[in-house]
Amino acid sequence: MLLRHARSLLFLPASNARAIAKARTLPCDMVILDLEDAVPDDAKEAAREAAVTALAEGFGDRIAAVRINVAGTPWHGMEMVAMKGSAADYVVLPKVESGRQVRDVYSVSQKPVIAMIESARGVLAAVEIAGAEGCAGLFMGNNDLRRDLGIPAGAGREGLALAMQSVVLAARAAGIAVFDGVYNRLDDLAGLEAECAAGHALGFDGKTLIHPAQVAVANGVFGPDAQALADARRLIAAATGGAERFEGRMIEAMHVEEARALVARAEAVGL
Ligand SMILES: CC(C)(COP(=O)(O)OP(=O)(O)OC[C@H]1O[C@@H](n2cnc3c(N)ncnc32)[C@H](O)[C@@H]1OP(=O)(O)O)[C@@H](O)C(=O)NCCC(=O)NCCSC(=O)C[C@H](O)C(=O)O
Ligand SMILES: [Mg+2]
Repeated sequence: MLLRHARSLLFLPASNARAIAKARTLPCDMVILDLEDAVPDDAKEAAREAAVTALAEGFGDRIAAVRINVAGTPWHGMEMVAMKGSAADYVVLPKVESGRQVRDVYSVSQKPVIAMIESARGVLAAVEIAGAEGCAGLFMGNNDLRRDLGIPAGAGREGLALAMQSVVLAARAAGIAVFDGVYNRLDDLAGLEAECAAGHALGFDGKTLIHPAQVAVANGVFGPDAQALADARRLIAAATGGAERFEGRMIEAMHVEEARALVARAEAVGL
């Protein structure tokens, strides 16, 4: 599956064997084995080894990635080296604030990098980061970003809107994928659905997640729904070229391309 087609991107601590086993049973499009904030310092090395083993054992047709620790931590170097020889499809790099950080990880790990934008500096450098050699996608890191911006815990996402739109713009200008941040309230699936819909409307390709119960919600919102898919197929079949009337609205070549992209996404996710 192309990264851009992923709807549900599930984080789990690489130190949690039960979560690794569970992830292999879930309909998520991507798994991200975390070595950073979800893993305590005294478990980092064992988690790195567990991640490499889990990657070798595979995650079926799900995309598999590892979030490593940042440069300057005791684990960063070893993790980059471990990724080079691993079966990871991507390395996720947290707290990125420059294109150089992406290039450094790409040159050692030899894996395409997904950069997390989690600070004011990261947002302001998003264009440079997205355009860096080896950068395959961007994730919002909204927990850290909220704190860095001084937005109180529990506030809505209004204060993050400009940052999120800037990150989507940077990703699109570079032609790479971009994914919304995690939703912390584990038992509030209605709230998650509303946040997925808001992220979809901003242009995000999918949502990063933290719990199995969240997967179906993200798949539902970011997977094309049956009506949109049927509409796209009718549009493709009806189009003859140039501007024309289709079911009461004007369509042109770009609408046909958009409909084809939607059908390709649906096929990629097995709809
Ligand atoms: C948040 C959790 C710690 C909650 O754990 P818990 O209450 O134990 O979960 P459940 O009892 O409801 O679990 C039910 C079963 O599901 C499995 N499980 C739980 N979470 C996951 C998961 N993420 N992936 C796969 N499987 C999972 C449990 O093992 C149970 O199964 P079983 O054992 O067979 O009964 C926990 O959900 C969790 O650790 N989530 C992920 C946390 C994480 O990875 N955090 C890092 C990413 S967040 C981020 O990136 C923030 C960003 O940096 C920012 O700044 O915004
Ligand atoms: Mg973070």
